[in-house]
Amino acid sequence: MAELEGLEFGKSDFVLLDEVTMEQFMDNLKLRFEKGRIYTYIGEVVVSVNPYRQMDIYGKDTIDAYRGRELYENPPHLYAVSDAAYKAMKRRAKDTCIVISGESGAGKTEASKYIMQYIAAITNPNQRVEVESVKNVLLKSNCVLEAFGNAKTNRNDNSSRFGKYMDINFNFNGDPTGGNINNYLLEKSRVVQQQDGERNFHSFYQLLHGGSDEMLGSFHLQRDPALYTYTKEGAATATSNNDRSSHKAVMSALEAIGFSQEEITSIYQVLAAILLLGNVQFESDGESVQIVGLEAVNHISELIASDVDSVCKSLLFRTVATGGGEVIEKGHTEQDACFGCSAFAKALYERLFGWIVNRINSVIEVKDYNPVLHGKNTVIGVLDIYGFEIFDNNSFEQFCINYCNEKLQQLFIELILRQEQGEYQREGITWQHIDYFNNQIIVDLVEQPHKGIISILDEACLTVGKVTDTVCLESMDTKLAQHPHYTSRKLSPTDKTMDFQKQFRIRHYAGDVTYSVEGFLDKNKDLLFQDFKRLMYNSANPVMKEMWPDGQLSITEVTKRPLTAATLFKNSIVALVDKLGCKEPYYVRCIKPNEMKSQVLFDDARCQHQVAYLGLMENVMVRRAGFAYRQHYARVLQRYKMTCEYTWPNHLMASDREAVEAIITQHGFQDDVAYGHTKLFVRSPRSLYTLEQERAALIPILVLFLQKVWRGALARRRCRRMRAIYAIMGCFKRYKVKAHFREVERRFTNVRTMADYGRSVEWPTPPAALSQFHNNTVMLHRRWWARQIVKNIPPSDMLEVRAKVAALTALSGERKDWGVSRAWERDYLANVRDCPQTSAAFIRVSKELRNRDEHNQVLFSGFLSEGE
Ligand SMILES: Nc1ncnc2c1ncn2[C@@H]1O[C@H](COP(=O)(O)OP(=O)(O)OP(=O)(O)O)[C@@H](O)[C@H]1O
Repeated sequence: MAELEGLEFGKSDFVLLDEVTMEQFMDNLKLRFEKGRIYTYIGEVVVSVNPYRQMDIYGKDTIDAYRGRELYENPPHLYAVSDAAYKAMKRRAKDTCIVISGESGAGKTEASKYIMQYIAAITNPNQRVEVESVKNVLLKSNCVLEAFGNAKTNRNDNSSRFGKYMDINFNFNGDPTGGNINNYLLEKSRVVQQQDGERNFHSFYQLLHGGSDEMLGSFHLQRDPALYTYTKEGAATATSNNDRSSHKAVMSALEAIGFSQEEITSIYQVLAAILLLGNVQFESDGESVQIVGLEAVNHISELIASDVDSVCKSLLFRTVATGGGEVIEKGHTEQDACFGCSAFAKALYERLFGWIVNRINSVIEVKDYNPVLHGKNTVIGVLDIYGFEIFDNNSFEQFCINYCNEKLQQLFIELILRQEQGEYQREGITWQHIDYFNNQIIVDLVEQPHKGIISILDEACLTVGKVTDTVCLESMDTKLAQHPHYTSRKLSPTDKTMDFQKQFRIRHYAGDVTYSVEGFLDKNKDLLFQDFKRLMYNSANPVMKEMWPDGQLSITEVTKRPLTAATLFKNSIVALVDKLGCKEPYYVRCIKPNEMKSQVLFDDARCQHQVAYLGLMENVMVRRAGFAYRQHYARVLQRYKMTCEYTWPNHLMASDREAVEAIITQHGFQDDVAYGHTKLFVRSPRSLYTLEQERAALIPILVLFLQKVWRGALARRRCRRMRAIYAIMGCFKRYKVKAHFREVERRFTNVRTMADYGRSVEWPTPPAALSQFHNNTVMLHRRWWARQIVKNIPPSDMLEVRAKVAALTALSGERKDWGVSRAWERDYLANVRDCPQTSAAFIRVSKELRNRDEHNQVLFSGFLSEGE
């Protein structure tokens, strides 16, 4: 928390910039980064710059400071948006989502972890076991998913190689009841091939470095990653210490989540099988293909609980159905065998990852939720997904990732505008439409049926015969020649930055990306011979069998072509966008300050590029073009009351809105604001800034003043309190109620006005004092005290007291509050009626009360008729 305290630097909200220019934006971002203020708002959007160092801003004291607070009350922080999302979900029963975006290494995963931690910390203060277990699994799942889905890349040592969307379900109390994780496009090509300097997924190195000798022995593995084709690239950069400790953490997380020992062993057996598959080699004698040495295959068959023959057969042959329905086995060429083997390794890993996610989901899914009993089930979604990727060599994966970002960017603009528009409508404010770049045209370029790039790719994949990547590119060139966001060397012959017949370029929202078409078709087809699926389905290991349900189909039953990778991805992203679209969104936009992972370097050009493609300038403009600031009247008043030269006693203020109008008029901002039904809307940030400046200037004076006033008030309160307690005690003494000073103090610490209580127990005489007595109902709200007093009051006083109680009961009309039953009430009246000392004045009051309502009529009529 220490790092958040003290002065703010620059503008904590970009909306407050004097002018929205890239220069001012960057200056502010840089200044704040340099001063350790890594978070800045654009309205309710958090812009976060990766500090590349541990900061003291995530501790328990910070969580406490942000819990239940409004955005503007504290310096910008992830916790503030998390709290806003949580509050909206809890108070308004609205599903919300927090979308975290930014490029690789910008800090998305760290942000998502802090958000999860915050939500876990602020929920369930009563520590219910089932809620704790859901939170525990959600937090532990991070560690497991990181091990299996993250890898060291050249940009980030712990890069998530999949998109993650996590839904956390809450009951009406705001306690987490379960959750669900969706994973998107795991970069499975990494299993078999990594770029120079990069590693395979962490899980492989963790197993090799951290697995016990016994475990590795039973899996027929050596400890050195350099011995395996799939891990040798990263072997040199492996950090064995980290891997060892991470392996331990993952094992215990798996156990804590609820994976059985058999399941954990199976997971690592699959990993071992993949490593060994990488070492399988093929040779051809011109006629047929053989496996070189059978040792690895023997071990693989043992690990996947299958027989050696079946494994060899799947690696060397594929079953095909002829036109006549006959099934034959066709031998692979050496190239096909290598292709099949790596496709199998990739698929094994992908299925394993998917199975782990499903297994976690099965533990945290919301069980036995009855909406009638438990109220509405609400959700907070957290999306941590890859940002735009623009590399030197962009392939199919980058194409999918960038398409995903186009979709999310569209949603961002649409939702932010929609939200604004919705608010203006609700508040009765006239809204002026703002033009913004609508990237639907790029989304269509990719996903439009029959015309889009995905359709063209799919068509090429379906075509019988040898359609190459180049043929596919030609087809795109023909069909998309007129599209303003598509080009290639053939379409722009003068552009020497693209290779002829190899590359095409899309003018994305975030910038131009040149894709190399090589490998597009294979990656899109994502072909895996059915033989591998059957092999795994027939495994004697039930866990592995469960990962391959589609293996039960025989070759003749597989009639439908599986959907292509791009289409599957498109469908999942469309579903994701639909899911996000119906939630109230909160955004975290992450920025990577430099490529060196330095905590001090702010690379202006890199940052500016990110600011541009994340659409942050547009975001500020949209926010400012309408009204830069909006807030409920009560809150505006609370914050800026001190800047107004008039002071009103509270009871003279007709409404918060009128008071706010007075403040605005005094400052001369009346032309710069609009008054909604419940909120004040300020158009220019300058007005807001002026108010803020004035407030900031007044605060030191106010602090001194308040200190003085506060000390005086405290002393007076203490004095009143003491007097009240002594008054109560005096009264008790009179009525022989035994009470100790501390006991009285303890019992009445929550009584708002002790002095009132003190006065009330002086029992002023009716009827003049009745109204005052009525106001001082504190004591009698407590049945116990009422009874105690009544029990101990001497008979002579008793009747008077009872009469008052009865009259007051009727007067208040809130019998329940008095904590006495109707029978008790009647009893009082009977006592009063029979009492010769009942005063005439009291009878007069009772008569008045009788005429008030039906209840009083019944209550008083009998008693009065006899008393009169
Ligand atoms: N708030 C933070 N405080 C301290 N260090 C951070 C913070 N955010 C990020 N980092 C550092 O930056 C590294 C990269 O962050 P992170 O893995 O979250 O990036 P990412 O955007 O998720 O990247 P990718 O898309 O590759 O997964 C982290 O391993 C951590 O060292």
